Amino acid sequence: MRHHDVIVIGAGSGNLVIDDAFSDLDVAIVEERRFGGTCLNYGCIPSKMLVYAADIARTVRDAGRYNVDADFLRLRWTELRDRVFNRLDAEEADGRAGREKSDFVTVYRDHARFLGPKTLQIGAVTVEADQIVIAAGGRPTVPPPVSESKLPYETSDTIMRIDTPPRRLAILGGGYIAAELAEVFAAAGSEIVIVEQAGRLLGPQDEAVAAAFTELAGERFELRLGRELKKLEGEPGALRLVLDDGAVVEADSLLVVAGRTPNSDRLDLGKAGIKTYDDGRVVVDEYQRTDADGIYALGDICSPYPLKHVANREAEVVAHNLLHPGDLRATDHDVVPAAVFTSPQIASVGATEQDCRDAGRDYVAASHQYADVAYGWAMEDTNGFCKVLADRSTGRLLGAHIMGAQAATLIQPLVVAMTLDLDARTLAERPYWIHPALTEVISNALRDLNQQLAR
Ligand SMILES: Cc1cc2nc3c(=O)[nH]c(=O)nc-3n(C[C@H](O)[C@H](O)[C@H](O)COP(=O)(O)OP(=O)(O)OC[C@H]3O[C@@H](n4cnc5c(N)ncnc54)[C@H](O)[C@@H]3O)c2cc1C
Ligand SMILES: NC(=O)c1ccc[n+]([C@@H]2O[C@H](COP(=O)([O-])OP(=O)(O)OC[C@H]3O[C@@H](n4cnc5c(N)ncnc54)[C@H](O)[C@@H]3O)[C@@H](O)[C@H]2O)c1
Repeated sequence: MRHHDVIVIGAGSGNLVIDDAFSDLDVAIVEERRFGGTCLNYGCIPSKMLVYAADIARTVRDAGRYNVDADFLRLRWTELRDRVFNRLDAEEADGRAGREKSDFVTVYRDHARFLGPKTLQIGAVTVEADQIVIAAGGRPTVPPPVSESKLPYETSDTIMRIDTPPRRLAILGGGYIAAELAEVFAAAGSEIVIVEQAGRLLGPQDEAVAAAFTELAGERFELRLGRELKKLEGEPGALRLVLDDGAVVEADSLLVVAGRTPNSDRLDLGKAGIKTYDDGRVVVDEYQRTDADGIYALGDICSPYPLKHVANREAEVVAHNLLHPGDLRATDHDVVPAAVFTSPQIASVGATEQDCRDAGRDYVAASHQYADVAYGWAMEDTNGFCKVLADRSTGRLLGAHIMGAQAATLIQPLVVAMTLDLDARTLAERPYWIHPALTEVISNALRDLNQQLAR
């Protein structure tokens, strides 16, 4: 039986574990689909490249607002898609070739599953390793009314590569992926209808953000909120979504974005004594160790935060721990930001106002509008805002939430402050904030917050 020192299952963030520090070891990486995993091939990167083009289309459409004459003709979908995926497919091929050429890494291009604590079946071969990293990610969740219908549907794995945007696209689920891809396909000319079981889109966001975003989305998309899909019927190209109130939504295509399922159920983890939570995530401790000796996990298969920057951080921690078993490093999940690349963008870090209220915290909250800072005037912004939350007695920042242009970038000073434990007053008063940059919306929100803290 072939023996390796380390085997990594999954070449998404798992691929980042291996670098030259492992060159004295015999390392293997197993990937059944594409190198780069979800982010490069079906996730963050293609969706952002497509959203960027959708934003340009929107800017042209809205140009009149800035006294600029411009006619929006159309978004050339096929060319856009090919530009995006020609680049990403080349990145994937380069990444894989780089590993295949390596003299200390063996690449297996097949499905891995456990046969025992340190033994894997990879396609037709059986291998063993001293240390194993499970970085097998997740896949789109497909609710039973869709899977049982036997009718065709799209997921985030497939829709970004389609040949023609549908005339009318039904989207099941109103979370991150729905919000971003609705933007893309609306710009490509599709009519969008979103079916979401909760009462608003992006439900886990701060309540003010979710409410404002839902209202804006409702002006552009048809929303069926608080509704579940009971049955999917019709025929390919003419689907009928029967909802729990009896209403029928007709669409030529259905995009299922109702969350993701960890791939733990496809690994025979029980044979290695590795436990999972009820939601399928692998149980790990703060060092990313599973219950089984020498077996680590990272990324979407185990993380409470299914985000690429978190998976990458966990990969760094695992790489260190594989090489330094006597000096383990813990993963810090204390201050994890996230952004939704919609129009307007959304970004958040820390507690929401509903979290603070539900936890019975003594907190203060302040919001500042883009429309009330000079750069917001330049942008003629009418709906952007930044909301900050702090502990009333210490002034410690508890959370920050931004909806508006460049939110994903604007949030970063707040992330840094929270990570380094700077209080709201220090952050507002010590650094200079460039005038009249959009960051003034942050400094002003902090000043509003400090006025409340002073009361
Ligand atoms: C549409 C979309 C947009 C997203 N946008 C963002 C974003 O903007 N920002 C952000 O932070 N996050 C985003 N995410 C989330 C992000 O993509 C994931 O958090 C991240 O890619 C997880 O990395 P991972 O390595 O854990 O898993 P993955 O990247 O999924 O890698 C797992 C790999 O393991 C392989 N594999 C699985 N099982 C086996 C097996 N048994 N044998 C062999 N190989 C196996 C898979 O083929 C896969 O390549 C997005 C996700 C989606 C779907
Ligand atoms: N910009 C980013 O960082 C980014 C972008 C896309 C995805 N992601 C990651 O990928 C993960 C998965 O994204 P997602 O959009 O699939 O999940 P999500 O958890 O964000 O949203 C899923 C939505 O589907 C709804 N839903 C579930 N089952 C349903 C049903 N049967 N009928 C109607 N609605 C239903 C849920 O209420 C929820 O609102 C996210 O949690 C996020 O971590 C991140």
